[in-house]
Amino acid sequence: MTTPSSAPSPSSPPPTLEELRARAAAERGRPAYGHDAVIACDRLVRIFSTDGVEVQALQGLDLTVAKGELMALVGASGSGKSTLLQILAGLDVPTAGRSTVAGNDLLAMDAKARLRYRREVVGFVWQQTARNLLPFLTARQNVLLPMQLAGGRPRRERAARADALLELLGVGDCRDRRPEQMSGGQQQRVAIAVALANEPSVLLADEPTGELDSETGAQIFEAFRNVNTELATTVVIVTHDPMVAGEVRRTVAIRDGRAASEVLRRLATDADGQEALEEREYAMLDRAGRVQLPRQFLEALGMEHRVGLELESDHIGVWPE
Ligand SMILES: Nc1ncnc2c1ncn2[C@@H]1O[C@H](COP(=O)(O)OP(=O)(O)OP(=O)(O)O)[C@@H](O)[C@H]1O
Repeated sequence: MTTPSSAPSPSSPPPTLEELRARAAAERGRPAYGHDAVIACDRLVRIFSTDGVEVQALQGLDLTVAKGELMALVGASGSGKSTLLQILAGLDVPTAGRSTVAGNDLLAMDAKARLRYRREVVGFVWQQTARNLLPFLTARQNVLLPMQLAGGRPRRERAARADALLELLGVGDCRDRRPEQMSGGQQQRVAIAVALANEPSVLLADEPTGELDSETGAQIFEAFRNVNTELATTVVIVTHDPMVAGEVRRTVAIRDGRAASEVLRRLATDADGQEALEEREYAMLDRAGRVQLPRQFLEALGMEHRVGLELESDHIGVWPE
């Protein structure tokens, strides 16, 4: 096996005081992690304790989402997707770590700030169509309600906004219908309009197409995309649906309570001038320099416990012991 050239040699001298000072100064001048992101999660931990048994749903998750992104979170059942979304929605509080959404510190909000956050900073769409809307109100009244609760907008402006949102979501014709008088797809569109009522910085959706057939699901996804383009709202969708995941520019896979890998897609032009969607999978590199290698890669080369590393001019080699 080759000796890793990147590892510090045991005989290298300890840094001088001057070097340590220079390092500290460089650290101080560096902007905070995720400073330019609308969502920043930094080593987020959520531990549930039930009947003396602890479950670590999030195990030091790092994630940043830029303003105006439309992205999907995917992962096996129990990987921590919903836990993360509940925290971002202000419905649950992390055990440790840091998380900010549109400048709001999710670990430091008091009850009043949390209520304002849930009403005005984030919009949320649940999987269960029935959970998103009040059954005794019409579509229009459902969209008006969050604006009435938040206060601030004059009545006429609220009404105009409700109608404009229902039109944007393609359900203007349903405005005087109650949920039971609408299809599942129409209800989810109205739910998106409700979630957008107070112009949230971030729209979160947990399996929003889970109860719909694939065609209706595709239409709902189109609605999210439309909202993202027309209103520049940042959208984060948790989904099992591979079709939905394939339609966004960025898909982050959560594994064992951490962001493990990410797929980025972009339009690229080939040598013949043809545009095609280029897709590439990346492993996540956390702030401490840790990378989670795909299980199948490790199994293929029988890697366990230790690997050798080698720094090349344009890549790092990882070698079995
Ligand atoms: N309120 C809770 N009390 C105890 N354990 C919980 C609670 N909520 C979630 N968990 C546990 O935390 C882990 C992550 O759950 P979570 O619902 O976030 O996963 P998920 O990726 O959204 O799964 P699914 O795709 O099935 O919804 C699971 O082991 C789950 O059992």
